[in-house]
Amino acid sequence: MILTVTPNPSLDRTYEVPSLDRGEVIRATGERMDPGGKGVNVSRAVAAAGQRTVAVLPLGGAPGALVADLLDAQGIEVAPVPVAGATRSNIALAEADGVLTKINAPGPELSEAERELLLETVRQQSGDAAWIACCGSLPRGLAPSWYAELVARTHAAGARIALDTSGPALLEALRERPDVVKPNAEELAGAVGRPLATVGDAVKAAEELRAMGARAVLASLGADGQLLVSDEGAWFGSARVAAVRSNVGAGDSSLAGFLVAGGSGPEALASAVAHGAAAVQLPGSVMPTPGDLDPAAVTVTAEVPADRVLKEPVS
Ligand SMILES: Nc1ncnc2c1ncn2[C@@H]1O[C@H](COP(=O)(O)OP(=O)(O)OP(=O)(O)O)[C@@H](O)[C@H]1O
Ligand SMILES: O=P(O)(O)OC[C@@]1(O)O[C@H](CO)[C@@H](O)[C@@H]1O
Repeated sequence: MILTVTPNPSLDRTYEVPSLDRGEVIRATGERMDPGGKGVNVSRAVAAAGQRTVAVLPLGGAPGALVADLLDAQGIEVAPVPVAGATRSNIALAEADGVLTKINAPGPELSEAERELLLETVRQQSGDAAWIACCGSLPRGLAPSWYAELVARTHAAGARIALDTSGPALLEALRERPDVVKPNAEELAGAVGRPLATVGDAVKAAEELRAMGARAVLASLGADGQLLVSDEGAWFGSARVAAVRSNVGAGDSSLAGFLVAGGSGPEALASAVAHGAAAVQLPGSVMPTPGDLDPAAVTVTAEVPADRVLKEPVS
């Protein structure tokens, strides 16, 4: 079973608009609603892959009830933590030319009791979890050390941890030795405090995160592909993609693909790449099912192309 923890889930609302004209009334040509937050998406992708998952998340107010209904409709098992504040709504504005602008709300402030209940719920649910995926930003009320505490507690109970977060929350958690961390290029650059221009720069940054405590780093590099750096070595993976429809949740789909394939080594990286490539070809944050995957389009190599200039460098 793969348990996910999303401290700051969201109701994801996507509006399709012809173009973003500031100061104008923009008439949307389409809209959709998805249950969101990074761990929630990982659970949706794990379930789509046919494996058991439970999603732990605080839920509050009318948006929280809607997130619960949407997850129920998708058959996702949820261990909800009721909170007084309303779950946030995050907005994505998808323009006709493919550019996507996202507005992520801060979310409710969790009280001390809610914070403890969240940790306790994770403890209760983690009994038969092979992996615990802890994902996304922290809501107000949770200190940057919250993931570090969660990793320490769950490691003590014997589960493996996958962590996808950024900034101080990521840096603080590294000291507790998460089994895998999944930064995107921007988060990786932010963690080491310097720009990334080439795949080699990303490898060096991933090695630095390992030196800070991460056992393995699965770095997603957007259109450039993905990198896995662990004790066993370094691999680079990429896939051919016909047309990108939406990259929202592509990283979450990748992490799910990595975990459902065992969570280590080149085969898990290939699964991560296949899941990321399939996710970007689906609308909104729709998660791929096995029928959407195209393993033949994926290449994984131990000969990491260190000199390759990133299509999406981080300055
Ligand atoms: N434009 C693209 N073309 C081809 N593949 C892509 C593209 N964007 C993303 N992918 C695939 O999806 C994976 C994850 O994307 P990305 O690095 O953007 O994740 P992310 O920023 O964590 O996403 P999110 O936070 O929305 O889940 C990439 O490593 C790649 O395999
Ligand atoms: O604000 P956070 O927690 O960093 O990210 C939240 C979010 O952007 O991540 C998911 C895509 O990865 C979306 O479902 C959700 O809206």
